[in-house]
Amino acid sequence: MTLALGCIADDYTGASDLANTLSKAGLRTVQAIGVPRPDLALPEVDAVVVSLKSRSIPADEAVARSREAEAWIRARGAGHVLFKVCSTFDSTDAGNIGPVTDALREDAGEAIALVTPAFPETARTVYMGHLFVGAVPLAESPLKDHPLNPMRDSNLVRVLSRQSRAPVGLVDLATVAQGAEAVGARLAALAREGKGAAIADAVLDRDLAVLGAAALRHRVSTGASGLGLGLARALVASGRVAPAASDGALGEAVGGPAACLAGSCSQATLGQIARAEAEMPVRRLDPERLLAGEDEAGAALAWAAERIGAGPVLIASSAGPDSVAAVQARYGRDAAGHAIEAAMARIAEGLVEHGVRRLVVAGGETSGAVVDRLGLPAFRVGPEIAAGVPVLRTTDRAMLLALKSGNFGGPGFFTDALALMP
Ligand SMILES: Nc1ncnc2c1ncn2[C@@H]1O[C@H](COP(=O)(O)OP(=O)(O)OP(=O)(O)O)[C@@H](O)[C@H]1O
Ligand SMILES: O=C(O)[C@@H](O)C(=O)CO
Repeated sequence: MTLALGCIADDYTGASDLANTLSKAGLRTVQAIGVPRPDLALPEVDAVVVSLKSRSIPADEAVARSREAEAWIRARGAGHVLFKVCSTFDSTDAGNIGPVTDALREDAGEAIALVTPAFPETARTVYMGHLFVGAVPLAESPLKDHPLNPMRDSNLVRVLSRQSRAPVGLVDLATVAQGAEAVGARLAALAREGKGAAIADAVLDRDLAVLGAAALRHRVSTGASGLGLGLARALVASGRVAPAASDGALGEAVGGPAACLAGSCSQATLGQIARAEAEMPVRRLDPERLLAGEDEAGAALAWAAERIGAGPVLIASSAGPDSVAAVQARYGRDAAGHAIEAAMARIAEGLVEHGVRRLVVAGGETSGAVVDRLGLPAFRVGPEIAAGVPVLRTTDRAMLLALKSGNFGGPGFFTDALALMP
C-alpha cells in the first residue's frame, strides 16, 4: 500500500472528523487507532488517519507518539503528513500543537510549516491570525470554559508562539486570495526571517483549496479538517489520487441494543443531552460521588441493563462550567477528567458485554478512553451524521460507532446518529 496522504490526529473524534472529510473529497480512507501493528490488515486506501490520544498529555510524550506515527506513515510512501489538530486550536502554553509541529517539521527537513485550524463548514474561520467560532472570537466562545484547555486568546500567532521553539508568522487573507504561488512565496519569505511556522488565514472553502495546494509542496502541515479538504482537493487535482465515490455503505446492519455516552461538557453537547431527555432514558453520573469512590459506573450499568432491551439509552457525566469548576477545584483538573473518562470506559465495556454493538460517544477524550478500553484497531468511514461526524464500522468485528467532537452536531444529534446506525 502506497499512501498519498498520511495524517496524525491528536484525538479520536478529530481523527474521524478528518477521515470523514477526506472520504467525502474522494480519498479512500481508514482511521487507525494508534500506530497500526504490523499484523493489522488494512484495505487498499489513499489515506490513513492515525488516531492518537495526544492532545492533553505531556508535550514530550505527544512528540514521541507523533514521531512513531510519522515513521509508520513515511514507511508507506506518503509524501505529505498532516498533523490534525482541533478546529478550535485546543492546547495550552505547554503544547502540544507547537512542540509536535516543530518535531515533524524538523524530521521532514522543512524550514517552515503552514498551520491553520480553519474549517468553514463548522464555522471556524481565521482572519489576521484570529480564530473565530461562528460570529465570535475564540476567547469569547464557549471554548473559554473548556474543562482541559480553556482558550482565552484568539490570536493564534501569539498562542502558537508561546508553544513553539521558533517564532511564528502570518499568511494573511490578502495573500491567500492571490493563490498558491503567492502563499508559497510568503512562506519562503517568512522562513528566511527565521519563522518556523505560519498561521494561515482562511474564511471560505476556496481559501482552503489554495492552502492545500501550497501545503502539498511541503512535506508537513498542521491543521483541522479544512486543511485536510484542501490537501485532498490538491491531490485529486494533481492526478495523484483518482477520486473514489464515497457511497457511505458500511455493509450489513448490526442490530441489537444501542447506547450513547457523553463526557463532553461543551455547550453543544449539553443541549443535545437536554434534547435526548425527551427521546430516550437518560442517566446522569454524579461526578462528586464518582470521585469520592462510589461505584457510579456499576450503578449506571445496572440501570442501563434494565432498559437497553427496550431501546437506546444515554449515560452522561457532562455538566455546565460552574459545576465542572467546582469538581476540578476539589479534585484537580486532570484527576477529575481521568477518573470520569475511566468510568465511561468501564461503562462502555459493560454495555458491550450486555450486547451493545451500536455506540455513540460524545467528547474526544471520552471517545479515546472508550475506544482504547474496547480494543478497537481501525474503522472504515460510513455516512455523515453531521458536519465532522461520520458513522464508523470497526474493521475487526461487526460494530458501529459514532465519535462526536464535543462541539459538533445539531440539537437532535443522538437520535440522528442512531437513525444512521442500523
Ligand atoms: N461533570 C464533569 N466535571 C468535570 N470534568 C468532567 C465532567 N464530565 C466530563 N468531564 C471531563 O471533561 C473532559 C471532556 O473532554 P472531552 O474531550 O471528552 O470532551 P470535549 O473536549 O468537549 O470534546 P472534543 O475534545 O471532541 O472537543 C474529559 O476529561 C471528561 O472526563
Ligand atoms: O477539529 C475539530 O473541531 C474536531 O475534529 C476536534 O478535533 C474536536 O475535538
